Amino acid sequence: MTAPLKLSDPVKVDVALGDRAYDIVIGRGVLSSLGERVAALRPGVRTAIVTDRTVAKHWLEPAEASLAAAGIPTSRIVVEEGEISKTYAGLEKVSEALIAAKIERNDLVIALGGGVVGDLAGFAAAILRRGVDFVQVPTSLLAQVDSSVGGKTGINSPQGKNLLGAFHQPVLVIADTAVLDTLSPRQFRAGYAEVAKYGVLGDEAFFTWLEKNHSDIFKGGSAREHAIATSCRAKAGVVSRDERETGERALLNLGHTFGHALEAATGFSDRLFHGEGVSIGMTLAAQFSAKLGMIGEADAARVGRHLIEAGLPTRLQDIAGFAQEGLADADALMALMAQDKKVKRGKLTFILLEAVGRAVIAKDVEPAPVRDFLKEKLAQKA
Ligand SMILES: NC(=O)c1ccc[n+]([C@@H]2O[C@H](COP(=O)([O-])OP(=O)(O)OC[C@H]3O[C@@H](n4cnc5c(N)ncnc54)[C@H](O)[C@@H]3O)[C@@H](O)[C@H]2O)c1
Ligand SMILES: O=C(O)C(=O)C[C@@H](O)[C@H](O)[C@H](O)COP(=O)(O)O
Ligand SMILES: [Zn+2]
Repeated sequence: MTAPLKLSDPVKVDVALGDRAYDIVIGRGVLSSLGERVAALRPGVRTAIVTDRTVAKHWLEPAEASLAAAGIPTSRIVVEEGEISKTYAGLEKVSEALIAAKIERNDLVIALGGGVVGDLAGFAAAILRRGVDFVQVPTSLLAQVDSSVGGKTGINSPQGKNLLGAFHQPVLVIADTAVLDTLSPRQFRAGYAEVAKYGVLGDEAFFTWLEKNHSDIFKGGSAREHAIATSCRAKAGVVSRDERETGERALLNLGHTFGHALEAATGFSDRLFHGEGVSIGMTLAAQFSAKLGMIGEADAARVGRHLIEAGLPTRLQDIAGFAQEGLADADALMALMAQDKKVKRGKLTFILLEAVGRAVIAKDVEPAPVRDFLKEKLAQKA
């Protein structure tokens, strides 16, 4: 872990992928440099910005102004906010609009928004005319620390999260930390779960720093930039070593086997945002690791304690509407987890913990102890 940045230093993190390498540019105000950076990267290019209604209200005009100042023609495609757009219908809308805008093979798609817009626009770019380049301009904390980096793009199926997609790396990521000032507190907290994930899975020193400094990240300032840059460096390192998740990259899925099943069980609705699912999933993964004797109870509890301190849900009972609408039973959750992309020959793979800061990939996990564990958790009092 490196020392916190000064407030005004934009920082560049390199995603070292050979001829598909790209920069992540992080800093307050860097959105205004979008046009000049795109012009330098792709002289003469035309662009289409894909965004959602809420982000458009706050940040579309500044993005368009920056492109216009650099002489770059652009058009806009605005989708509904939330997972409702990360669907077949959302993909059709964006793809048809890109075709109507005559975005050519050498043009650029710009994803301006959170993880939903990034995953959706990135996937549309991956399949449009068999592949058009795209730029990520992440506007949520989650997107700045995670979804804009690494090239996983896609949409959900009603049967599971991100079940259709492609690996398609962006050519540039512009993460303006000032745009997070308009993000709702609940969405900011949800994104924080993915920040904490990097500490839990591979960097105990970062986790300790988060325990002491997390409230400053929520306030803004240099701690926020430091947390985003540290997270991006961690992800860039993993992605550059294992772009297509044949090994190590699966560690980034910590908390997601449970989390994605919970998102599907709540219909990809506002009852549970992705980051909230990851927070509960990460806590469950720590507790399940303790149950298997892989990590001490105290270390497992440390993970959940920090997420609670950050205001995140950590229990199934914390999911909105749990008491009124309930949740799927253990068998239904097991069926949803069977759609996880880490499943091999029908066997579950989990990311489990040996210590805070040391996650491991556990293959061939027997279903019975997982089902029993879920039954136990579902039966807990609210
Ligand atoms: N591709 C990957 O590697 C990866 C990684 C993590 C998550 N994801 C995916 O990302 C999605 C979650 O991303 P998310 O949490 O950003 O959700 P999101 O894109 O739905 O954004 C969250 C909400 O915040 C609003 N918003 C975004 N930026 C804003 C801003 N600056 N000001 C005001 N409002 C703003 C959006 O309109 C939306 O309502 C999930 O679908 C998840 O599966 C993908
Ligand atoms: O980049 C990755 O790899 C991740 O696993 C990051 C996750 O935070 C992210 O939610 C990702 O979309 C999940 O991937 P999936 O392959 O399980 O859909
Ligand atoms: Zn995630």
